[in-house]
Amino acid sequence: TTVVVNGTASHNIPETLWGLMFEDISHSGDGGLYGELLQNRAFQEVTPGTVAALAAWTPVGGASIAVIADSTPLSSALPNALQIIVPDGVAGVGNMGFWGINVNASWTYNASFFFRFPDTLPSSDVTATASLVSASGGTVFASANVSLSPTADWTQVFTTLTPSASAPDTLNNFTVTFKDFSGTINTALFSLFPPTFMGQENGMRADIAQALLDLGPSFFRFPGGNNIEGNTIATRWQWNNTVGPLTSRPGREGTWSYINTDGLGLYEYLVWIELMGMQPIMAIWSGFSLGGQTVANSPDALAPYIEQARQQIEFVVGNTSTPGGALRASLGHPEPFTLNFVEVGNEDQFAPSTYLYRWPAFMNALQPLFPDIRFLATTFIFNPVLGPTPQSYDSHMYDTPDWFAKNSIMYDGFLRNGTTYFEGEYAAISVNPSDLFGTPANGRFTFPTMNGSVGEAAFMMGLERNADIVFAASYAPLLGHVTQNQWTPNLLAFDAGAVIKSTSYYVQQMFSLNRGDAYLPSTRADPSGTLFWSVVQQNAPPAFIIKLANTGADAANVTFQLPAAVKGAARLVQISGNPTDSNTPESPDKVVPVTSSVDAGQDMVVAAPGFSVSVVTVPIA
Ligand SMILES: [NH3+][C@H]1C[C@H](O)[C@@H](O)[C@@H]1CO
Repeated sequence: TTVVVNGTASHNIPETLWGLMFEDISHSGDGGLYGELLQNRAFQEVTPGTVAALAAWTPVGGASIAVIADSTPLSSALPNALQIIVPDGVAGVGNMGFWGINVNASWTYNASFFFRFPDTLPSSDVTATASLVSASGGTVFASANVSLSPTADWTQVFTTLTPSASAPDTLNNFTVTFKDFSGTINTALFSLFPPTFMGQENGMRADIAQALLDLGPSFFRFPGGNNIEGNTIATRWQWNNTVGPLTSRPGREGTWSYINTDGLGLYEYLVWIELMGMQPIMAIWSGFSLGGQTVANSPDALAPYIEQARQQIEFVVGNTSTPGGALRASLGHPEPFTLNFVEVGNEDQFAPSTYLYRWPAFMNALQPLFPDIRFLATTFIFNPVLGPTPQSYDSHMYDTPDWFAKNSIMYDGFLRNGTTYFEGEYAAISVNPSDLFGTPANGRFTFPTMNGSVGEAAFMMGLERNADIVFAASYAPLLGHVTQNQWTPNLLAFDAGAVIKSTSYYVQQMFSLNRGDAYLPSTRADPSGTLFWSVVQQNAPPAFIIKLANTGADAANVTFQLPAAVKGAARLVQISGNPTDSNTPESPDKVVPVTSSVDAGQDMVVAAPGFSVSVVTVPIA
């Protein structure tokens, strides 16, 4: 195969083209990216007196524990407490973390909890011991004492823990025990944090954040996805419940079957997005919840939700003379955050008839107030026909590897009428086109596979070719706990101790780190074929960047006739494997990219193994 590469660029590559989509699904927030290591740390949204309320907590040394609605609640947002009846001897309570706790001797952990003595006050200070112990109890990796004054008023205590050794596995617990006290003590809002990414307060787990930073992402779509919608209107994501002190955050029933602490809140997201060099694509709730509850088509019904969305945007970009801007400044960020894109809802193609009035209600109220923000519609393109006409749409595609290869041409025929597109969610998820969202036994991927990743690469080349109208694209879902998940495959899998980079993660990285500045048209690939390519020009240092995907089993050589003289050596990054290969917890590095140097030639021959993606950077003379 010979590809003739045009020397005149058809369009620039938008700086936002490759980025991240995030929502709290499969514990990607609580138990994943968010740094808190304790599960059910504040007994949010649980029913006192039930076993479920005690999730992740166990008594130690014969104590008896129960979640109660304290007669003197810690706060209106956190009304529940963990009551511990402590017998003689060493006893207290333990937390298993999010199915494990990573005990690392090089880390200093920050631990804290609230306490009060509800009945008889002790006659003197009580010593509590915070520890990191093996789940078997046999090994104490770290412990520190804190002194509890005899008070009936809620008081927070803090300590640090520095393990004497790293644990051999993550089967470890955090415990708080008493050795010279017996009686009743109420506790609330526990917390155990490892060092966070770039030291952000109430921030992110460093290894996951680093893996995301290593993708070189340009944007971060959040907070959903389904998880912004809520199962009901009452349990929708509400920005104002996610900012300020943790004692003001009630948490909510997320749409992915677990309670969200909202410790990862709007301010934490925005600060972290800035630390990561990304920009937000922020969603506002648009009046529809997944259980079907929809805000009625009347100005009075819609007004409170439009106002809440307005306040959410004002919190992000308002100057400090506005309430939102003043609140943001009080939290430590007086400067407005960057906000160029706001998405109105999520997947409202499932509620098109009401989006017909919800979209204009939000747009007509908000666009005039925030003229520099581009609002994205979340329905199918021009279906329904919305007014005012959306400037941008967010399209989601989940399908087979073959579908993605064949549909690399998806945007080729779109009108160039000023409308731009965000491919906000896409992934090859199954080999079974008649049961895409089925079980692994029926073709669903548990982890991304090589043939899925190559299909995605072919599709992504179509996005580069159409990047004059496609301004952003992100694989979804981004993160998933290895065992506690509601969706697979995910770009990254993780558990309490490990992050597993998938074959699709590497493909995302190969594109994002080699995005180039301008697209060079070239001979068209056969969409029903097995070879797919793109060529971009990089300005600094000057180079042609060739991307080549081989979705077939047979190796192939492709000659690229480049439009200018080249020099020296070319850098080849190549990932290839068997079509069903995945990186898994058992074999996390089964398929990884290999970087090598090849001779540069103006007729550049790229040798593509079966099921491979290659990126060749050829320096321009
Ligand atoms: N159903 C998918 C589409 C929705 O937007 C996401 O929450 C889900 C997983 O990425």
